[in-house]
Amino acid sequence: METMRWVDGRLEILDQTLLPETAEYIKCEHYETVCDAIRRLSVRGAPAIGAAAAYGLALGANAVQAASREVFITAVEKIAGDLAATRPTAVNLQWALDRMLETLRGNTNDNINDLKKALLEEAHAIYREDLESNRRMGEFGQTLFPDNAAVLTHCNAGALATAGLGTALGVIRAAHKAGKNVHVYADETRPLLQGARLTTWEMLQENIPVTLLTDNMAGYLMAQGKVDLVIVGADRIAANGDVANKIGTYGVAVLAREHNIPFYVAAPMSTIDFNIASGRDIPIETRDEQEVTHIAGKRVAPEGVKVWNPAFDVTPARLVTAIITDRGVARPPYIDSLAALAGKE
Ligand SMILES: CSC[C@@H](O)[C@@H](O)C(=O)COP(=O)(O)O
Repeated sequence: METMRWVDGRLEILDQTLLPETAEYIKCEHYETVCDAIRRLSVRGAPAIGAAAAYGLALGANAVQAASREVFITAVEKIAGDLAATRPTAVNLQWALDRMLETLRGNTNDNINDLKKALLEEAHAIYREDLESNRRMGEFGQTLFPDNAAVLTHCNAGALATAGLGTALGVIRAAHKAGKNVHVYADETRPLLQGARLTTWEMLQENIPVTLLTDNMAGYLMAQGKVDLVIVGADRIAANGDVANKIGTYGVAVLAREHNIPFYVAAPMSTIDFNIASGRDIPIETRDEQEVTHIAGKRVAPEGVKVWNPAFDVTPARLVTAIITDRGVARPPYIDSLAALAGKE
């Protein structure tokens, strides 16, 4: 099932808020619908948000009526600003929009229709390349798995969060495909249950053995010796290797260190933000209180209670065993290994 698809001049987004019960596509005729879909997590996961924003920009650009190239570029820049403002943490969003704008500015053609076509081509390229990047991460990452691997993961870093196979789940898929005996433990991932709803769904569809647990059970599972390794995705990785990912990831990393379990992060190079020195500078999204006070639309906490709802946390680089990228596996010190993979030495 595709996370998103371009059909007859519009973008269709699989509404992940309805999964696993219902598989329904949102038909986006206007870029504002894409903004809304990103904000409400109909499309979510760092690489998928980037691709959706790229298509959103192409969609918005198609509707622009401009008398000159300059006026067109100014209008497209405004749309890019609106798309970028939808979610602050996943750097892939800004990365994809920057790439689209660079394509536009670098194209010297004065014909507006040709510029619109070039933007759509670039969005297709971003989507296609993500699938290829997942494949490469899978190849690199699966070599780190033992033949029998009980793997804990948090949130959903799967096909639904990307253009295809997934980052963390892409590595798990590759290990399974390579004939390794993989068993996945999926944290449910409160408050929005991406693990319970999406990760388990993806694994069941492919007959990869999976067991669901609530987030507060991970420590006891590890204490019983039932986890061989942890693998998660990332929304933004600072130049020093600090990793922002779904809230709760930091706790899992601390538990993994206590139990001497390797903690791996799988992410494409587009998730690494070399402009940010450490995790302290990563903007962390705070979301609506209702996500905590309610479960599946039903209130579970008393009216009027104060709520704290950060959507992500930061795992310090010292707790990360290795970062699996689409260019290879980075080991500490990440300030050097990540720069080397990016060719920045
Ligand atoms: C390949 S996805 C990596 C991350 O984006 C994922 O782990 C995550 O935290 C997603 O958060 P979400 O709020 O569901 O967009």
